[in-house]
Amino acid sequence: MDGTAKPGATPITLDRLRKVYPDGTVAVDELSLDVDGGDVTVLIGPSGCGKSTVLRMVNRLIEPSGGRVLVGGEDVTRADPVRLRRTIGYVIQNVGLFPHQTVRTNVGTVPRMLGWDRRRIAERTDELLELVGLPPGQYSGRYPHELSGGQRQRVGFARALAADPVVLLMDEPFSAVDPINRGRLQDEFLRLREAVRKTTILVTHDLHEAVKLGDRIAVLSDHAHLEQYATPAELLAKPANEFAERFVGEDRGIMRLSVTPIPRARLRPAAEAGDDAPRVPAGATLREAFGAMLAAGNGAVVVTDDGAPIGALTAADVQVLLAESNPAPPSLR
Ligand SMILES: Nc1ncnc2c1ncn2[C@@H]1O[C@H](COP(=O)(O)OP(=O)(O)OP(=O)(O)O)[C@@H](O)[C@H]1O
Repeated sequence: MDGTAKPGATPITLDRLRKVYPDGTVAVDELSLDVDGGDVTVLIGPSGCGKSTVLRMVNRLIEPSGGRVLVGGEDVTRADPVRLRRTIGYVIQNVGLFPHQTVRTNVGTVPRMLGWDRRRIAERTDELLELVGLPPGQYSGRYPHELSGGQRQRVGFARALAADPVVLLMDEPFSAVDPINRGRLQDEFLRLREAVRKTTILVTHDLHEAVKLGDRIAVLSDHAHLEQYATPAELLAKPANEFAERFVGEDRGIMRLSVTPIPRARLRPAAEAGDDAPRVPAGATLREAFGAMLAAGNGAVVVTDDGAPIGALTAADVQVLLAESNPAPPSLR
């Protein structure tokens, strides 16, 4: 979440990107956006504002009417579209797995097109199924209809990663899954990101998902007009304008808890928390601290570093910390 480019990772630049459909609909009107190598940028905005159109211009499933898309500095409109799509992983809602092919065959689709030998494909497929939490011994011979929705989504993710693409595009990847499994898949996505750091553009209409998964969030209004491009913490603390403010909505205060780390400098002496207080590690967020208080029915937590207490935080402290960095407009006070 530091917004700096990761060595070796591929940046994406959208430069005055534009799409006018043949019927005259201006879906995207000159969108410019930089995604640092290795980062996840989330596109969020109301239905029909052009999110999917933007995403599909990056891998040229849709041809731009104007502007440029640079992937690693290379203009994709000059690249061979078939080769391009092999270097860009694409994950969509409901996955689009081939129903009459096994999990193994589905995951190996792009490596087969690239002419990898059978053994390399088999090894790669096993490795990826393991990575997405579907042990190949149990799952690789199954057909899509023999899997749950969440499992199918994981297969789709494994398939997108199979040929080690330079970037990943994800269009509402978790929205067809029930809320509990969606949370699990999001957690897994975060875990996978540590293992395979790909520059990613993810489309969602779910602000919680954007805040949880994004290094940066692009808030779009109609015609993919960029209202704000900021880290989740910045967006929640300082919506740039009325549109962004309305979009992040009233529970932004609660969401901000999850992006605000416990400030060490503001801890009270550990003894103030009392003997029964739950413990949270120093790297935790205010939300985790507050959650621990609620779960334990205690008004304070002891904050630890390597297991040793370094201070305490009370529920009132959490409230003060949020209010300090969140000058709410008069209407919301
Ligand atoms: N093939 C097409 N021809 C004409 N207009 C289109 C076409 N595809 C999409 N549009 C229009 O372009 C605009 C942007 O559509 P797009 O699917 O990119 O929006 P979106 O933000 O992804 O929407 P949602 O969140 O509902 O999926 C909409 O007004 C849509 O009706």
